[in-house]
Amino acid sequence: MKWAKPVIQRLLKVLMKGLNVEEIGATKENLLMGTLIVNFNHYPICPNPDLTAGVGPHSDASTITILLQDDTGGLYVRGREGWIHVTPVKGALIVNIGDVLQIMSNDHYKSIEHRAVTSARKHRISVPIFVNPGPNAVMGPLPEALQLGEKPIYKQVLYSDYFNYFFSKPHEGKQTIEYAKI
Ligand SMILES: O=C(O)CCC(=O)C(=O)O
Ligand SMILES: [Fe+2]
Repeated sequence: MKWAKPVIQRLLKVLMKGLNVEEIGATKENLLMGTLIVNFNHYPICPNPDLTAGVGPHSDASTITILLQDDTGGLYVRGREGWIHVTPVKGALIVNIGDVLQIMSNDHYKSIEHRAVTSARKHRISVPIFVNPGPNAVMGPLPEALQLGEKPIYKQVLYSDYFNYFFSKPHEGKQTIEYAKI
């Protein structure tokens, strides 16, 4: 995680600048990236990928997710006109916006719906780092994101409540974010 932290800090700095947040102090840093979780996903070779779930459509319950994938392919993101395959690029990382950033930005940033399928040809490994709020963090639209008198779309929610709700049911697209709406 030593290499990842400065990369995450730089990405969040740029994303926060887009919301008129010039400085990420200790409180905001805990809110944006207080918990870093690394997962290791293995998708075994599957004789009939069409009959296999893989990872169903969802957006992540993170601020951002940084994902390393191997050269097998199988990750799709939801585009305006359907699913778009994220073709593996050697050495490249995928950066996904998660629900937390959508909530904190009051919809100025949108979390990306995605899914992953298995392959009949090769097994696949992906390693996401979920950049999540810290324990006990309460998230809601940032005051800076509401500067022009915009109405908040989301309420203040204890992140652990959101997280527990997220994992209490199977993935079903971007439904989870409704939980935080006013
Ligand atoms: O395997 C992938 O590329 C995506 C996995 C994923 O969406 C997740 O773990 O949340
Ligand atoms: Fe995901």
